[in-house]
Amino acid sequence: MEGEGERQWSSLIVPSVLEMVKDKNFTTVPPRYVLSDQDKTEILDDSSLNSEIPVIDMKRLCSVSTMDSELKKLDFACQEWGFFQLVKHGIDSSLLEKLETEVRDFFNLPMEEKKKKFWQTSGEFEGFGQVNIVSEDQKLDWGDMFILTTEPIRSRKSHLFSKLPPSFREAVEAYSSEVKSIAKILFGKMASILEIKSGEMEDLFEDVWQSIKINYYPPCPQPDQVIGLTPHSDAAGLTILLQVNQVEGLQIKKDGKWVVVKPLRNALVVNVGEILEIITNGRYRSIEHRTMVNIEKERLSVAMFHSPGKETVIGPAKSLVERQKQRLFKSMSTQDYFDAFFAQKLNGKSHLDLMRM
Ligand SMILES: O=C(O)CCC(=O)C(=O)O
Ligand SMILES: [Fe+2]
Repeated sequence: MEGEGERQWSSLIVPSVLEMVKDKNFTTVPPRYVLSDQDKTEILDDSSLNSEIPVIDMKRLCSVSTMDSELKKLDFACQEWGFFQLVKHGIDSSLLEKLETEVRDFFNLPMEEKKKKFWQTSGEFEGFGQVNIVSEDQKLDWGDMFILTTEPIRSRKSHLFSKLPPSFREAVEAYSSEVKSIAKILFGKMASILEIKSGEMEDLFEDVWQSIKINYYPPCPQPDQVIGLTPHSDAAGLTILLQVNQVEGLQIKKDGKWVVVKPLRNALVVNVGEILEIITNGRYRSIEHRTMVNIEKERLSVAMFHSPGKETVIGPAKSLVERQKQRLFKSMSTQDYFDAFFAQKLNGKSHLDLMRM
């Protein structure tokens, strides 16, 4: 039976920002979205570093088996940046265009229909809404999101999946399947660089849990008062993100400074999540990131998270620990890790501390 025995991660139900800004007279951001003065002082970004965010060519990465420069670049990116842009990944630009149209149309469905078919209900994690909202006085982010588990197929919520507009569903299924293959290749390359036994990495991600999170950040009349997405690091193994409509907004923290990840046409932004940091015993790092919003443009992004199956036990790869002679993280199931992650509000990288020895 669907969802049997599965714990749910509930979040408090919040209003739709997209709905709020549809009101033509909307000019002032409600207090619940206004950042504290302390958070506002953190707003400054540094543009000098953005051209240095590594760009990896997937075609080159796949055409070599030895420690070629592209593999070295991948290793450097995962160690020093925790982020890179992936080009020549093989996903057809027509699919990316279709995804953009479908996502926009889906978010612009009449509110009544969204509420009836897809809005989170109390105690539910998937659907339209927010995550990590744990108290009524918590500040809210300037955006709406839609979350769906795509893999394993047995874990799909059929009450959501079956109601998706067919063309949206088609685009999501085609895109998620392509992205899953890319993630698999990247996990394999990382294992080979770090000399983690390939079977070990494969076993961890054999029952891969993939979910999609679509972020829609409407324009904001007072963009310097709010944040699109609170600083956090992803709990997942690997996140593959598409900056759907090429609007700037994603920033990552590098050496204490916020650096913009400039959208590159058709590139995928890949980042190491906390679970991969754990598996690689700290060699690869999950990096804090956030999103800013815009006064005139909406911004859309599609994040796809890839983690071990919920029952899989995560911990540093044995072959790495043996060589490094030091184990930095404990082991626990993916499910337990996410239970703890979603029980708190987003707060930088603090959550990973749970797993430290
Ligand atoms: O919207 C973005 O560019 C980033 C989204 C993100 O970090 C997330 O959904 O975890
Ligand atoms: Fe993220």
